[in-house]
Amino acid sequence: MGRTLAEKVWDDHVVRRAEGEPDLLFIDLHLLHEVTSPQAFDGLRKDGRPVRRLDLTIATEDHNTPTLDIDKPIADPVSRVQLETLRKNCAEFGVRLHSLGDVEQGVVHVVGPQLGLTQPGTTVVCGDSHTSTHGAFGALAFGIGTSQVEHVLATQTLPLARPRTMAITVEGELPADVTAKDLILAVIAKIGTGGGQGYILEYRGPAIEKLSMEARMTICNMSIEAGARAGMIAPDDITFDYLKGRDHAPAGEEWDAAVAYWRTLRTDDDAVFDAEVLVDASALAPFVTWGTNPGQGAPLSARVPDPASYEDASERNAAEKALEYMGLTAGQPLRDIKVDTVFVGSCTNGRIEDLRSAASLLDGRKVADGVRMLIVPGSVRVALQAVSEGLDKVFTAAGAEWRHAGCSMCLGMNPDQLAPGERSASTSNRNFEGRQGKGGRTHLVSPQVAAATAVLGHLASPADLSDADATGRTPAGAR
Ligand SMILES: CC(C)[C@H](C(=O)O)[C@@H](O)C(=O)O
Ligand code: SF4
Repeated sequence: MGRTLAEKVWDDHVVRRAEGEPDLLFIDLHLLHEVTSPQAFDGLRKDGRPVRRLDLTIATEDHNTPTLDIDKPIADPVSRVQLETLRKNCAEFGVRLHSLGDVEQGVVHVVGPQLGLTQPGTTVVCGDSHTSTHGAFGALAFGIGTSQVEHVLATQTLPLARPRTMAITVEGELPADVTAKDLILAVIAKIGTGGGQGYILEYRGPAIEKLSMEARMTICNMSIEAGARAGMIAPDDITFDYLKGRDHAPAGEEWDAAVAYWRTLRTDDDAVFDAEVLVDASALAPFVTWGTNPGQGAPLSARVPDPASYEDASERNAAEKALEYMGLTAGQPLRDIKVDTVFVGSCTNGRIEDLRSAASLLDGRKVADGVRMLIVPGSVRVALQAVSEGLDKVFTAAGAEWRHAGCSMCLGMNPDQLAPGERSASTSNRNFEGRQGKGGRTHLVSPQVAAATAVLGHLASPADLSDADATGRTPAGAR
């Protein structure tokens, strides 16, 4: 019987298999950051073990790093200790680290791919749930816990139970203004935040094949928000073009051999998935979340749902609780929701294409009065590229703040936070209670919706912006 992409990569990494036990997998790339590595290094130190494969281990600073005044000492004591600990551990064990101020620093899931470290058919792990991002290259990429981080540091292997496989086949073509972010938000709304539990998702079909690598990363990144173990997309010429010439990509004859292998990494025609979901791309529209989990979303043209309309009692309760926390009323048009803050960034949407699309909408326009807009590149390389294209000028001319690379407002572990009761449109991946700061309210959106929302002051799509231009209406309070 044929095998799926996930099964092929899995089989190629089994070091030991025994009846009734998890498979022991070889790990090709181990990414580290400051939050989930300290106890793992402590464990090594206690047992007197070295890092087994320094050549396959790389660390970056992202969660606790500030995005302003990066040359000044870090004010928050918790963040400072966290970063100092990573620096000390990497120096002691000899791990390559890209610290704040380094040209390769950035969000771990942006850094790996841009260095060409993330490659098709590899196993990638990191003590971070959004490691699923790397699956966009046809890698088997898992988020792991701190004790597993220690296991990988010590052995370069990991015992794992083989997940089931789910195909998410996306037929048709995405309409204009509908992005990978809208697609994945719609998929999560459809299958639910537990819908992918126990599965590796494989996104496939004509709409996926057309997507750029950056869009594919946006999709795989959010697999975890559907509860999945990982998300994958079969590598193709778009993948190979993205990788060619990158720092750690194979070169010369090795490149040719690698591509020949990578081309075999496709689900066989006769392979059977444990579950299958079909999505029609052409029926999708810009999508936003109204609730406090990434599955509580709807097309922007819809209204805030009435909790009473849910048959399932737990969904009804969750919706009631979400509306209360979010300060929303059932039946209110989503477009009428006004925001205080707009955040463009994160490992979901902080890459150059995301910045370009936000900039193209902000060019010649102004961020609405009373709205704060933060543009945070996912990495220093993304920032440099944006500057070389003049995007930073477009952002600041529009009244947005151009910040230094990092996780920033994606989560409240650094100074970029929402105040209690503040509401954001955010290109990140989680809208949990307090995610962007205690009492903060988050609406997950695409970079395009983020830009249109910043200009109009309420949740809006690029089409709303053109309508506003055509009718000469300036948004209430716009400068
Ligand atoms: C801090 C880290 C462990 C966490 C994760 O695992 O994803 C963070 O990156 C997040 O996005 O919530
Ligand atoms: S950008 Fe957000 S989701 Fe990504 S690693 Fe940082 S905190 Fe996690």
